[in-house]
Amino acid sequence: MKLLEKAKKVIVVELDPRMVLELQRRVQGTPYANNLQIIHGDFMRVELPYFDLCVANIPYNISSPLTFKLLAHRPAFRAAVIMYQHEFAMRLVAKPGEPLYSRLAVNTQLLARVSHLLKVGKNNFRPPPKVDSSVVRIEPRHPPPPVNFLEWDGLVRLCFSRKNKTLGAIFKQPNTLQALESNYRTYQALAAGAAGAGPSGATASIATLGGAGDDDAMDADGGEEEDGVEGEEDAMAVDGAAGGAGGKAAGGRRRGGARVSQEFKDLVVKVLTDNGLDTNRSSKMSQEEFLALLALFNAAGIHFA
Ligand SMILES: C[S@+](CC[C@H](N)C(=O)[O-])C[C@H]1O[C@@H](n2cnc3c(N)ncnc32)[C@H](O)[C@@H]1O
Repeated sequence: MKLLEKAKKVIVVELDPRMVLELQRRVQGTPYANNLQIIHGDFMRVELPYFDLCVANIPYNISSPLTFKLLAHRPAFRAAVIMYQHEFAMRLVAKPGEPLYSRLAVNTQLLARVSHLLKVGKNNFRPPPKVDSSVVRIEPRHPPPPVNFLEWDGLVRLCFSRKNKTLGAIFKQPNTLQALESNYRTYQALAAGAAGAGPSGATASIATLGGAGDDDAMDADGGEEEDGVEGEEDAMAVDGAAGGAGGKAAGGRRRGGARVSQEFKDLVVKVLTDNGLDTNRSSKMSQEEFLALLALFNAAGIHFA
């Protein structure tokens, strides 16, 4: 009601028909009835209308895809104030070098400024849930960074598959080199066929970044985080295939014993060492450093999607 008093128009997305009815009952006959639009459906499936502010106490089991759906929405909203499970919130706002810094943090902070506003202990609710909550403010960056999100996500997934290893070590792994060389050859072949063309699907949606990955799985009801570090086989798409579906091949299972050329190994090492990046660790790299790393690799013809 407070929101309805202040805002010209409030749009609600709600899945539960009982909640929809209750909401309708509460505004019926009030001056606010005309200010409220209720979209009855699954947030992840509905088409969102224009909005400039978002305020939400969300179902925690869709925290990551919901956040990236919001961040992919155009035109971009001004700000969102969202309550998350406390642990998830702390991972969203973690900075390079902090223990909770992860793919989730770097992807979110690529697209938005995020700040932790307040912790809401479980005892503020009746009955108390199992988990504490936190309210986070999200402000999308204007303009959004000029980056191919498929490429970006391929690189970041790979780097965070072993976030405490050096880049030198990550990029020495045979499976990684095989997948990268395959992409490299595909790009070369395509470039030979049509100057400047990359594989199709090179422009990815931001929503790609919300896909389940090595570090953004959370228990719906707030149990322990799954700390599963996924194998590097899910790290990138190969052969120019768009999206994560192609990623399995990077593990080499389908590829068997394909060899990596010395020339390609040398090229990868050169990109890292010439730029003093081989000793960097993902756990301490900012999103600016990941952007620079991606630009250096791409300039050398090395692609992650
Ligand atoms: C205000 S409650 C908060 C729940 C709490 N944060 C948790 O995760 O247990 C979340 C509301 O979102 C609704 N909801 C759940 N899943 C939804 C979805 N996919 N799309 C839209 N609304 C949904 C629920 O019916 C409920 O009214």
